Amino acid sequence: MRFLTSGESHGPQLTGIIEGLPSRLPLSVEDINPWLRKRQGGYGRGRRMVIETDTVEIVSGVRAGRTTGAPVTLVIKNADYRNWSEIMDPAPGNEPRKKALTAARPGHADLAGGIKYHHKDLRDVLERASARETAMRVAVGAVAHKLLSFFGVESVGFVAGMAGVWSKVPFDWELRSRIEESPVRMTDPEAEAEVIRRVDEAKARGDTLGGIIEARFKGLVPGLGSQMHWERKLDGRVAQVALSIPAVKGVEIGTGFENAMKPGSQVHDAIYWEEGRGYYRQTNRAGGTEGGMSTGEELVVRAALKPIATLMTPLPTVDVVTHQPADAARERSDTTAVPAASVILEALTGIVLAQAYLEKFGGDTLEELVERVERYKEHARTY
Ligand SMILES: Cc1cc2nc3c(=O)[nH]c(=O)nc-3n(C[C@H](O)[C@H](O)[C@H](O)COP(=O)(O)O)c2cc1C
Ligand SMILES: C=C(O[C@@H]1CC(C(=O)O)=C[C@@H](OP(=O)(O)O)[C@H]1O)C(=O)O
Repeated sequence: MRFLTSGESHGPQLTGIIEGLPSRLPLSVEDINPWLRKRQGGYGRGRRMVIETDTVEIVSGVRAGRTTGAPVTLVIKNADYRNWSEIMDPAPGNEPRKKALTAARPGHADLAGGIKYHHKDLRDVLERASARETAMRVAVGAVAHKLLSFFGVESVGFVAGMAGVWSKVPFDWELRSRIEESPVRMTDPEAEAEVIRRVDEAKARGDTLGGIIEARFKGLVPGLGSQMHWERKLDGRVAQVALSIPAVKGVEIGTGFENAMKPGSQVHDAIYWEEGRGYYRQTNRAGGTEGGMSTGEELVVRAALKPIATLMTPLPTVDVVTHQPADAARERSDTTAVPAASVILEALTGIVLAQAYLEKFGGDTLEELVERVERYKEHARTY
């Protein structure tokens, strides 16, 4: 399964084309829209999320609620386009356009992208660097998650800590509805209240905030990915999609960083076997992968987001047209997007896992796939 996304942040629409899905997968917009709603939520977002009510259209590859095996095309319209149609118009002329951006923002893609693609209106860089693109990737992720649900895989995405405040309530699958209801997707109500206070404070100062997000998956078969080929290693692929989320600068599988400072005897997860259950661990410090493959234990991925780059109290920069010192550009912006990023991490990790299932089990139809997965689960139990 592969996919491509296109679309500018303030252009008419985002488009995604997914190729390689099996036929007969039940799929409707109702499988995707709740993910888009979740991604739009979260305390600390800017006014853009009030303008948009992201909903998807399925324009190919699905008939009567099931995939046909043809490429699936998804479309999300940008409601904000009505305010930008002149600025974003592909027709020549009208230069320099309104809202041209020349004071490169430290921490955003502006300067490197401007040099690389030789744009002096840095809007031509930011329109694609913008995390708006993740709306379509989350839609693709929702489709991947629909497929995973047929293999018995469940998942969650939440915020472990943000704005300098750690959640003190350890994650439990029972807390999933609490996370969904929390405006900051945290398990801990006290931490949540403190985070909200700090976000308000940061916004008033013209500052921004980051945090640590986590995604977990249970019900995975062991052996997804491969130790044989570096590019198929599951942990490597998960890390790649995590780092592809704008503003993510660190990734951890399990308690990866903590493990690095301890002796092996206190890190590796002892192996047990039980009739009917098969192999299992009592601890999961490895976070669900060994040798680039799933172990069958929970996959636990953490990622660190830097604070949002656009500051309303701007840092010094240089104007790329005049080369004079300037205050960095101030665009309408989020104070923080950490809760949204946790939804994105969950969605995108789902894409990697769906790809790994499809690679391992193949098949043109959903039924073929499910049958092969079930047979393999039996093999893993009795091996
Ligand atoms: C959901 C989400 C929303 C974001 N919103 C903003 C924003 O409003 N303003 C901004 O400057 N950066 C925002 N970012 C981060 C930038 O897109 C990102 O920092 C930029 O593209 C540069 O890429 P890098 O941080 O990965 O180096 C957001 C990121 C995410 C995940
Ligand atoms: C549009 C989204 O996020 C945007 C990501 C973003 C950035 O620089 O990454 C900047 C802001 O764009 P705007 O200036 O249009 O408000 C965010 O709103 C979204 O998440 O759908």
